[in-house]
Amino acid sequence: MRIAVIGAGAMGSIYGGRLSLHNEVYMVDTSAAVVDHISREGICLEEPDGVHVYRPKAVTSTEGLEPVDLIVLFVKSLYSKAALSGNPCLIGPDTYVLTLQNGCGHEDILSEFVPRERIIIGTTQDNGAALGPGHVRRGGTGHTNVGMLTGDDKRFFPRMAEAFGSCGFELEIHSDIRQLIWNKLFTNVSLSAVTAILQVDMGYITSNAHAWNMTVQLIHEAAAVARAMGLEADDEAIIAEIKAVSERTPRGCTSIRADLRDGRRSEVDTISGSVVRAAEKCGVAVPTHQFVVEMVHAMEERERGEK
Ligand SMILES: NC(=O)C1=CN([C@@H]2O[C@H](COP(=O)(O)OP(=O)(O)OC[C@H]3O[C@@H](n4cnc5c(N)ncnc54)[C@H](OP(=O)(O)O)[C@@H]3O)[C@@H](O)[C@H]2O)C=CC1
Ligand SMILES: CC(C)(CO)C(=O)C(=O)O
Repeated sequence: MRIAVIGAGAMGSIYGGRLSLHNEVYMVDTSAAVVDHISREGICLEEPDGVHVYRPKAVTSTEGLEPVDLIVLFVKSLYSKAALSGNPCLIGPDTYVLTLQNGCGHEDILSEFVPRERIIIGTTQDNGAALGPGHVRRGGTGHTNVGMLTGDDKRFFPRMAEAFGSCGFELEIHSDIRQLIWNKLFTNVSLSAVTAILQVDMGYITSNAHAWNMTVQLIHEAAAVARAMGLEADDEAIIAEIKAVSERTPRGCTSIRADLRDGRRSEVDTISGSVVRAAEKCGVAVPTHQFVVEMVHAMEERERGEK
């Protein structure tokens, strides 16, 4: 498959690097330093089974390239629109766009660029942290869960499952995308939010009683919203799953924590903000999530020296 991964950061490097084993992959990033490094030295992934170097192509500009079969969008959601509008050559009449970005509502932006039947929404259980240009620590591995907004009439998923499977990514295909997205959202609006505010590794969440109490409170509120939306949400099962995520990857650095640490704007509006917006529609109280959104924005602005 011809694949373009837009965003050669932590997750883009994991997927783009490994997918280049058996596919033609272009890494696309606005940072010339990152692209030059990948072109010269490849992508170095510190994976659970050792350190590996992968050699996809890397470009800052896609002008003159032929359309690809699949675009994997791995920029932060704040930059999705810029990333797609900056690379029109990649999109042809048969191009699919996949988002595995955290949070909800990405299809609103994607549908400005491709029809709904070529949008693939999903979540990943993988996680990573960028250690330097083209150098990433792959914290944990897991399934890549995907679904379409419409039916897969053109049978793209079997091709994609082969392209991903041959490179070690187990693809799970889901029919209920809303449930799929919320299943991952529970982790990001609780564990990720608390690691961001406290600036701690994922393991701290279960090792400190106060951090854990905050995480559990966030889970209860988000689960109540999900049920009000007609989704399945069993508080105790979600709590057990998030406890396991924290314990499985104690040194893991969440992406929202890394954003705040490095003085970048975070994805809090598409993560915790989407719980707040859904809660308003359903009439459920989510004071702790409202607090998280305000707190994270206050931290972003403090780090960026903004008033
Ligand atoms: N990290 C993780 O463990 C996980 C992250 N995710 C999701 O994956 C997505 C990516 O996260 P992550 O890999 O951590 O992010 P990173 O910040 O590590 O990587 C994003 C990359 O995109 C680049 N970029 C920004 N704007 C553009 C643009 N217009 N065109 C091309 N490249 C651009 C950034 O460059 P620059 O830095 O110069 O802005 C950066 O290199 C997020 O939506 C996140 O929620 C999902 C699961 C786990
Ligand atoms: C919680 C985690 C690490 C799980 O993959 C994640 O999605 C993130 O921090 O962005």
